Amino acid sequence: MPHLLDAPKILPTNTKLLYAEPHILDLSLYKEENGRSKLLQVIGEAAKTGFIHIINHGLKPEWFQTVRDITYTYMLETGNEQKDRDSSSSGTGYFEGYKPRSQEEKAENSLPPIEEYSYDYFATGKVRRPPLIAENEDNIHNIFDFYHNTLTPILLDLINEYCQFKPGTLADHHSDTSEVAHLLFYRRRWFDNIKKKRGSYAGHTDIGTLTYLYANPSAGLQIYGEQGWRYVAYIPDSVVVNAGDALEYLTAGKINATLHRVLKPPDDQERQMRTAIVYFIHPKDICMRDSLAHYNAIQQKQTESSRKDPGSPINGACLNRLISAISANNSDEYKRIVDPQALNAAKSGGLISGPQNLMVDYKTLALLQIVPRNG
Ligand SMILES: O=C(O)CCC(=O)C(=O)O
Ligand SMILES: [Fe+2]
Repeated sequence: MPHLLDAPKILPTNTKLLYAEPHILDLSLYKEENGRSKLLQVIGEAAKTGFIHIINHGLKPEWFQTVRDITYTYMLETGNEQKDRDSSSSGTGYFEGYKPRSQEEKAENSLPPIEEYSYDYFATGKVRRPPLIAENEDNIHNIFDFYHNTLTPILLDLINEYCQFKPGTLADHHSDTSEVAHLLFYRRRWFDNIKKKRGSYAGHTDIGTLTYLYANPSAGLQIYGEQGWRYVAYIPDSVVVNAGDALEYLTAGKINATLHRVLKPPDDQERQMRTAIVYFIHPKDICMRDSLAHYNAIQQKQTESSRKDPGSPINGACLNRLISAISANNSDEYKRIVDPQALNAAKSGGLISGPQNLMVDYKTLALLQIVPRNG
């Protein structure tokens, strides 16, 4: 076994932060009599923001520590040229490899502030992985096999029932999935380069069905809800689940995609390097394509109507995109234009008035101020 560095443990912050109310799904209830109705209730309470914390899942904290160690060791001990050779290349049919450096980074031999290794669940045995990762496949699969075999089927089953779909509907859409983990490494003081490409995770929704994140003591992840942006509570050893666009699409908005972003950690954690193990589930290809086409069409329509008529009505899906557009530059500008009541109305299917005097270009995710002409 190659030598693994110990990724330093990060102590929870002492800084007072505003947290989103967690919706806690206790997985030990799944097999219990009467447990199911409690779980369905939690799914319902979490439907507006699409995010839940899972506890009593049975995954061992050491397994995550090992994957953090693998990420940490790979990122710190692999030379830049080797990373280029390990880069994900198209044509293999798998989403596997180190996320390539930009031409500019190659020219100046620098690294992006946030580095990423993509681990494609289905590529195991099909592609050549860097030795450190290949030799730790069993360790990595302790977690990912559970996600694939147990967690996803349970969550799809519960959401299916919550939506009152014919039994097995969501499972059918996932008979053939694509599942990719991102092993993320936020280099020390990554936030100094927030304007750089891959210098931040500004507000966004993930494109797939469900995303799994392991509880991160490094405070920074925020979700958008009725009260605006709020930190995700740190519940040690929980798995944090985000809903993605494809789930919002498949459930016709009964479950909203989670708008989320990562901010600079508070002062008592800012010297730490942050790792994150993020696991994405996508539905089968045809369904993924439909979902992407659906949201592209929404964006296009909204771009046009916003051009013609700034302030024209928008619905919940557009609102999500609007908020991500505005937060993409990490400003809190949205506060001026989206009030909680409007957010609620839009999320429950109603139309609300778009921002007055502001035009949104959804294609470039830009927010343009219409300056009134004199005279
Ligand atoms: O680093 C994190 O905690 C979240 C990253 C994220 O949102 C993503 O990879 O899509
Ligand atoms: Fe994300």
